[in-house]
Amino acid sequence: MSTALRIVVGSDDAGFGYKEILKRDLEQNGDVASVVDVSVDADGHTPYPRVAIAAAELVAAGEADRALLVCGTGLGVAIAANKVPGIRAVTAHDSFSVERAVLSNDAQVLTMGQRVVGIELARRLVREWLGYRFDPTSASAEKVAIIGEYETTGSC
Ligand SMILES: O=C(CO)[C@H](O)COP(=O)(O)O
Repeated sequence: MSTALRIVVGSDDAGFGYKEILKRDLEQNGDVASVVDVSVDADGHTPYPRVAIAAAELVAAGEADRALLVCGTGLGVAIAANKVPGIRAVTAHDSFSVERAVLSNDAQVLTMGQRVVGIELARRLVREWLGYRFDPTSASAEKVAIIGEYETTGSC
């Protein structure tokens, strides 16, 4: 059995409904150790980059293992989270991409769009996502390391 994950969730107002449902699922999932919510409330209009960066900073600081972010498309929160050093955030709305996001890319942040994917598929994808762990001894690890090298040195 793999270690339970500390998850941070976040959304803007466009992703609020899905975030609430997915958060509830996470809180009931045995693969999850804790859930922290950095979202605005349903009527709050905090711009999505602020929520995404707050979540990504918790992951980068080692206070959470992964983040799940929801906005209208999943795209803006991914772009914003990727500005935080050390973060690899991806938008994924299909099973294979969710698997490879972890196993190939060691992405710590998964993002989804409430205006793009159905809620039952989103719930299933999050369940699947929780079951994957990156293997640091895999061939993919060397490729992921190149991203970090570029980020820290400016070349690779
Ligand atoms: O989807 C979003 C950003 O990618 C966000 O929820 C809505 O952004 P907007 O189209 O700029 O309002």
